[in-house]
Amino acid sequence: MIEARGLEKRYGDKVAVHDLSFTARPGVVTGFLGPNGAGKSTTMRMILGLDRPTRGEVLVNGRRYRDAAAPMHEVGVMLEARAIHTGRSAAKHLLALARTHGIGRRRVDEVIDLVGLREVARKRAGGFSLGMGQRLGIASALLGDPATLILDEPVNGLDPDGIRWIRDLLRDLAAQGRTVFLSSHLMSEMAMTATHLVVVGRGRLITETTVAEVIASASPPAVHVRTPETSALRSVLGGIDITVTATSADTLEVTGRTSEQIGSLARTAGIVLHELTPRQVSLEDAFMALTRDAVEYATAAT
Ligand SMILES: Nc1ncnc2c1ncn2[C@@H]1O[C@H](COP(=O)(O)OP(=O)(O)OP(=O)(O)O)[C@@H](O)[C@H]1O
Repeated sequence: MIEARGLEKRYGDKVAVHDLSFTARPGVVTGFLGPNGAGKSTTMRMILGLDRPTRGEVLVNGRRYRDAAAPMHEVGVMLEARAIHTGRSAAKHLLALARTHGIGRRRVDEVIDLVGLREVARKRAGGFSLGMGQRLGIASALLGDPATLILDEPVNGLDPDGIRWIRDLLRDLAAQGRTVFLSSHLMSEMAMTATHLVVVGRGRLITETTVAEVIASASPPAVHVRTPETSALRSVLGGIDITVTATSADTLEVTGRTSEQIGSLARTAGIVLHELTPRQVSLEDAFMALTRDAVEYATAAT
C-alpha cells in the first residue's frame, strides 16, 4: 500500500508537486499517469526517500520507506529504464545484488525464469536490448519478493509482445495481493496494464479513477458509415440525441446510435450500406481532455 498525503515538493520557486494525495492499494495495478513534467518522477523519488518532501508525507506499507528494516523485501523498484552498462552477465548482476541483501541463489534462478531471461542469463547485460534490460530491471525489483512494486515507465520502448508480457506479469503480481504502482505518460499503454489510475498534471492530482471510468466518460463512440445514399440515411437518422457528420461524399460519422441500430434502420428503409464500423474511443484523446481541463483550471485560478 502506498499512501501519499498532502505531498509537496518545491525546487526554489518551482512547485514540482503540489498538495498531492492518493492511495495505491494491494491487489490492483495502479497507473501513475501524467504528461511530461507532471511530477511523476519527483513523486516516485519522494516515495523512495530519495527526495525529501517540502510538505506532507508518503507512507509505504504504513511507514516511511527509509524506515523499512529490509527495503528490498518491502518494495521492489525500477526507476526509469536505462541501458545497463555492465560487463557482468545478467545472472552475475542479480547474484551480486542478492548477496548484498542476504538473498539466496535459488531466488536469483527463480526471478531469471520469471522474467524469461534464462537463455541469455550468462550473456553480458551491457549488450542487452531495451526489452531485455527492462526484464532484468524487473528481475532486480522482484529479487526480494516485495509486497510493493514501484516501476517508472516500465513499458517505455517495449514492443507489443513485451507490453503483453509485462501486463500479464504485473496483473499476476497484483492478483497475489501485491501493490503494483507504475508510471507512464501514455494513456494507451497504461490502459493495457493498469486498472486503477492516479492522474496528475502540473504537479497536482487531477483524478483518482479507473481505466473503465475513463473509457466510459470519454466522448461517446462514433459509428463510421459508408453508403451511396447519404441523404436518405440522414433523413432516417433523425432525433435530438443523434449527430450525423458528413466526412466525405459517401461517408458519415454518427454518434448517438449503435452500429446495430443504424444497420436496422437502414435495412427497414431499404438503404444500402457499404461499411458500418464502430469507432474505438481514443484513450489518448480522453487523457488529453482530462489533463487539458486541469491546465485550464490552473490557469484560470492563478
Ligand atoms: N531538481 C530539480 N530542480 C528544479 N526543477 C525540477 C527538478 N526536478 C524536477 N523539476 C521540475 O519539476 C517538474 C516535475 O518534474 P518530474 O520529472 O517529476 O516530472 P515527470 O512527470 O516525471 O515528467 P517526465 O515524464 O518528463 O519525467 C518539472 O517541471 C521539472 O522541470
